[in-house]
Amino acid sequence: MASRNIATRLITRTFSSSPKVTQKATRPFQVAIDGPAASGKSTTAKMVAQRLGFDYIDTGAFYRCVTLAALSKGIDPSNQSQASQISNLAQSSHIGLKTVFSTSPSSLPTTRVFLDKKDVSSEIRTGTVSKHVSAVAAIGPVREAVLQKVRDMGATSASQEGNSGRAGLVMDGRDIGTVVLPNADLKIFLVADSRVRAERRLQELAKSGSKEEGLDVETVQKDLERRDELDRTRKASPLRKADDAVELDTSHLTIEGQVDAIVQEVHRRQKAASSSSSSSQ
Ligand SMILES: Nc1ncnc2c1ncn2[C@@H]1O[C@H](COP(=O)(O)OP(=O)(O)O)[C@@H](O)[C@H]1O
Ligand SMILES: Nc1ccn([C@@H]2O[C@H](COP(=O)(O)OP(=O)(O)O)[C@@H](O)[C@H]2O)c(=O)n1
Repeated sequence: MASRNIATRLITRTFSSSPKVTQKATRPFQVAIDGPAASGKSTTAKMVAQRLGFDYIDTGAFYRCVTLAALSKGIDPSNQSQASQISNLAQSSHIGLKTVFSTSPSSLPTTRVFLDKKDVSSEIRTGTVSKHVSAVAAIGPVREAVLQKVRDMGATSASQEGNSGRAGLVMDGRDIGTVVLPNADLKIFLVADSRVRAERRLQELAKSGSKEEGLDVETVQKDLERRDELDRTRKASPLRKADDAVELDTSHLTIEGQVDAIVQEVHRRQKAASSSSSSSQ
């Protein structure tokens, strides 16, 4: 098992806004994966990262941590007058991710999530957090605070002093291709039929031993659709497919199939970039 520990650190390295070709030559390959809830983003992103030896950042975990922090303090995220308290929490919370990759390419890597050094990996996946997370993620200053943390983590992972200078980075969320990594080398927009997504999420919850009452496929489907609607219609960086993203419908694909498709596309683009840079020398 290879372990890559990424913690949020204040590193001021930013990706420059100079032309794309220059950026590609000087920074690790970036893959942005966006899409609606339970479309397969994190599973696919982790496996792509494992296959390619890239780092992985789950940005949804940040919004889930802020939501958990607010709920633990008795703050009601649906009450708009509490938005500034939640924004303060987003700024002051320390969020860390630790992804453990397997040496077997078919095994699923695991990501542990830490909020103020406490392992909250299971707590952030409960129905209560899922119910409130989109309201929290719609608060502009919360997004600014999370964006800063995510960029710091991305810069740490890409820097020499950070995570061993990995060959690349895979990030998943809702605004990766549009806001977080607008110059990503490959942008994927994963979609799947909402019934299929609900069945998969329900199965996942059952496997994880979730004891939540009254969970059936209709309830889960409604919750996913409600969250997607909130994510698509909010003012601050709504969920949308970036103009240059490739859409991939996972409804009838296997996990291996969608991972293979993305890995092949990364290889194709890396090859194209290296032949264009050698022909320009
Ligand atoms: N092609 C697929 N076939 C079957 N199950 C899948 C497929 N893609 C993803 N899943 C499963 O669907 C569930 C939701 O996927 P996940 O990666 O958590 O989605 P997201 O990160 O978009 O919310 C997980 O249990 C995952 O293993
Ligand atoms: N980059 C991101 C990632 C997540 N989010 C928010 O965080 C919520 C939880 O994200 P997630 O990726 O953990 O959710 P699932 O798709 O796993 O259900 C989403 O419904 C969005 O409201 C966001 O706004 N921007």
